[in-house]
Amino acid sequence: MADGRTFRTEDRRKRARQNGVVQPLLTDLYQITMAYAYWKSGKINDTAVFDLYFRKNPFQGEFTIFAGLEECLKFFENFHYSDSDIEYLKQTLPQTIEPEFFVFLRQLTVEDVILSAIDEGSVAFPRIPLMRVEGPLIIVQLLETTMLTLVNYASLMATNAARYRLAAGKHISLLEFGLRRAQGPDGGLSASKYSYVGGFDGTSNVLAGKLYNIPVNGTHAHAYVTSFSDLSELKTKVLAHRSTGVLHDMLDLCTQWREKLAPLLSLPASEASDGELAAWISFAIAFPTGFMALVDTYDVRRSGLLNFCAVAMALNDLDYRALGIRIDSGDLAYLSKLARSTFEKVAHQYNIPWFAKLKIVASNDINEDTILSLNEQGHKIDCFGIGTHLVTCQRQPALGGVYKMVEINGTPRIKLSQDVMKVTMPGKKTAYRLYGADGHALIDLLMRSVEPAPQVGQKVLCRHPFQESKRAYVIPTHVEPLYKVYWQNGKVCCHLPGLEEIREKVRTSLDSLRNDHKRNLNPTPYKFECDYSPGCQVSVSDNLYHFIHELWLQNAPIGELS
Ligand SMILES: Nc1ncnc2c1ncn2[C@@H]1O[C@H](COP(=O)(O)OP(=O)(O)OP(=O)(O)O)[C@@H](O)[C@H]1O
Ligand SMILES: O=P(O)(O)OC[C@H]1O[C@H](OP(=O)(O)OP(=O)(O)O)[C@H](O)[C@@H]1O
Ligand SMILES: O=C(O)c1cccnc1
Ligand SMILES: [Mg+2]
Repeated sequence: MADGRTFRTEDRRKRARQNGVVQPLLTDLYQITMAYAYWKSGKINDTAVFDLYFRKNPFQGEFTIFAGLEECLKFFENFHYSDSDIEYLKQTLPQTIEPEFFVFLRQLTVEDVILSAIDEGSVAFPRIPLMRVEGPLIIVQLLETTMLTLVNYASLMATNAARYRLAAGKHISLLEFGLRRAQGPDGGLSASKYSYVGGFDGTSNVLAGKLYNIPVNGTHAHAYVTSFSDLSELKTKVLAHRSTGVLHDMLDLCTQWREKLAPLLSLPASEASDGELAAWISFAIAFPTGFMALVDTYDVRRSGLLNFCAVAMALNDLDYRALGIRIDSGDLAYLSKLARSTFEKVAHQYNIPWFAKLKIVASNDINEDTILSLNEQGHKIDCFGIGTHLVTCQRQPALGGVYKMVEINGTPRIKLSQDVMKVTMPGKKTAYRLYGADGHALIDLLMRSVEPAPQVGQKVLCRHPFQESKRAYVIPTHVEPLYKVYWQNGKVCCHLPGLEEIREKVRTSLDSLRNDHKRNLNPTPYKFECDYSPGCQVSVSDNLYHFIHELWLQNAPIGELS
């Protein structure tokens, strides 16, 4: 915004390199400890299937956006233990570890792993795996923590951003300003990337702009205004007319305009700050095509708006159009309306219609609820700049994605728990999104991989996984297979969308959901109309239902009463 356009790096197609901290040692020690014990106990040729899924949607919502797939694939592409990794592990693990294990680790690759996933940017729901990872047990176990760290925050952040987008509506600009408040440098970069994926229009984070080819944007800080105390401090006062090139004295023009505008706005020119005016004259000379002013350093009404209009009118005399203002404190609804009516007054008085449409950016601890409240009050804001609450995901700081074994050597495994939410869905599965008569997504159905896909127009029995009486028939108008194989034979084997495509996927995927699933307060759970117990909204096929229950009975010991 500083010079009136959005900046982009030249090569839009270039795929960003992965952050250097993502490497096989970015894991929990227990993965490597288990790898040794698997190796030692002769499980080197065992194969396993793991599901990566979450159990509950974040932010008290009823949807999640899946993100982080591309980063997982980059991790796969580069996966290897370096000599120094091996050296470190030799020093760190117990001395009893046999040296051949380190030889084994050194040559370990993900060549034999198959990764199936839903599309990045797609809406996702509890218990439907986001990814299925199959391959040699030792390697697929070693992938757990890194994959979870790549998916959990990415999906949480993309979901948070998508929620802000839903709250703000399609026509408001959203800028991510969170780097200074993010969970460290890497958190800040991920926040910028995934807020763009979730529907933000840009970031103030310059490195994120460079690395991910995201539009970068911004205004200026209060420090720029407070660095000037008086008009006498101005060292550069002249600006060339945009079309004639003739030099004009901006200081003269701006002070004249301030005197002229004060009565129109019913304000005494003497109350407006000279330091603020000096700051903006200098900023306008530096950025004549991108003049944007932070108007709340002293007093939005009595100083900021008057000084801004004076500089904007002086620029207009020289054939430049100012961009607008940012408000960073006070009542944002009231102040935005005041600013808009001020611009309209000037536009009308001097017959310059564009002046009425100057951009109003608002910032200051904004969150989803603030936006919804501002919507209710009516506001005239064109753009929200959002930092702290967006990047820290203040309303829910973590997505509880987990990675669970569901099959070993072709045999399904089930993890039992008193809490049905924690019982795993055994075996290799697939899932389909079934669409209803109104064209919206109706239900995600989890099935065994060996089952035939549901067919359009044919009745499918969808069941609650644990309660026999809860079931319903669905006649889908469209059946969408949710998984694609993204990694096989040691390489990415499916079209990998760029960031823009993923962002578009978020939009279309959310559009396919009914509005009641997306509302902020008490959204309707995404499931068919029978009251599932909370947290157990997954639907399974009849075949998978019986499969789960047989395994459950096989694995649950029969208690003895005494
Ligand atoms: N009209 C409004 N409706 C709802 N919330 C608002 C409205 N205007 C501002 N807010 C929010 O209210 C909070 C006001 O913050 P705070 O109490 O710190 O006041 P402030 O204006 O920032 O004060 P200061 O001048 O000290 O910076 C912010 O979180 C802001 O986003
Ligand atoms: O409010 P956020 O959503 O985190 O957005 C980023 C904030 O960062 C900047 O100021 P900073 O907070 O550093 O200082 P200030 O608000 O005290 O002026 C900016 O003016 C915003 O207020
Ligand atoms: O460009 C801005 O206005 C900006 C950037 C970061 C934080 N706050 C504001
Ligand atoms: Mg602040």
